[in-house]
Amino acid sequence: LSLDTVRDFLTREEDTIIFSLIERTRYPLNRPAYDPDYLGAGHGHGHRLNASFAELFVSESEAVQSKAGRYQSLQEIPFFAYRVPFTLAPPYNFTSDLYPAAAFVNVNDAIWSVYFNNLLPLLAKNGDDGNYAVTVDSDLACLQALSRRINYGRFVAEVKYRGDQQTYTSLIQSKDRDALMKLLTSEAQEDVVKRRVEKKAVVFGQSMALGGPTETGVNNSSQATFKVDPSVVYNLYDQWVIPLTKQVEVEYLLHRLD
Ligand SMILES: O=C(O)C(=O)C[C@]1(C(=O)O)C=C[C@@H](O)C=C1
Repeated sequence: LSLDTVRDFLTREEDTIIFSLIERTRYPLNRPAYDPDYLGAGHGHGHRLNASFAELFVSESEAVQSKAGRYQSLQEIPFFAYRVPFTLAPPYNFTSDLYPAAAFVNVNDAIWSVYFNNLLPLLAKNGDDGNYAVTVDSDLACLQALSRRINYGRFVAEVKYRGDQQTYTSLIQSKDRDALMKLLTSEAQEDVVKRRVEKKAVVFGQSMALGGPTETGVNNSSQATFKVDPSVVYNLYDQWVIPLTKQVEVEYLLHRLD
């Protein structure tokens, strides 16, 4: 584990996030899928009363994946906590680079709220075509990609801690959040990440025409329309993805000596 390898992981995860956002834009907003009243009171056996279709779909999907061992890997953290044991396959002996007492740190509740309240309205056009299952399935793909990226801050923090153990240890002991935040921040790196994801949204989300203006058929004109607005992706990283990743890093570090 090194700063280069964890940054490579974050870079690859950008592709997954952007492709999942592009997939979600295929469907209209489909508001009833998120409205707790749509299913009627008391629906959802074993779930919280008045859950939305999206909540039920995600928690049922995660239960299946939990059974299949998805959450045996520390890179994956479910949005709902279950008692569904891993039973579908023999266990794999995962090694972990995380400090066990800090590995639990995650901001999935914040990711859930940002995704549905802030991001989805920018992504999906108003409308209702009734395709709630595929719509919410594509929400789940977005949520999982965002969660993996943001909660990977634990691995980034571990690398940074090991790289400068003395300085981090004294800041952790004095519980100095602000100083930890400052120490782990690289504004130059954040700028690279934001400009790169915006560019990926341009490249991945444009229509391809054979015989277009360039040999690859990529449409470079300023008239080009994109499946997901590149500025939305830039702002997603600027306002939520990077700040939440840093929040994970700080929380992880605060538990690094437990
Ligand atoms: O690459 C790092 O050093 C990270 O900590 C990750 C990250 C990010 O979220 O992309 C977060 C904080 C830094 O300021 C720069 C980038």
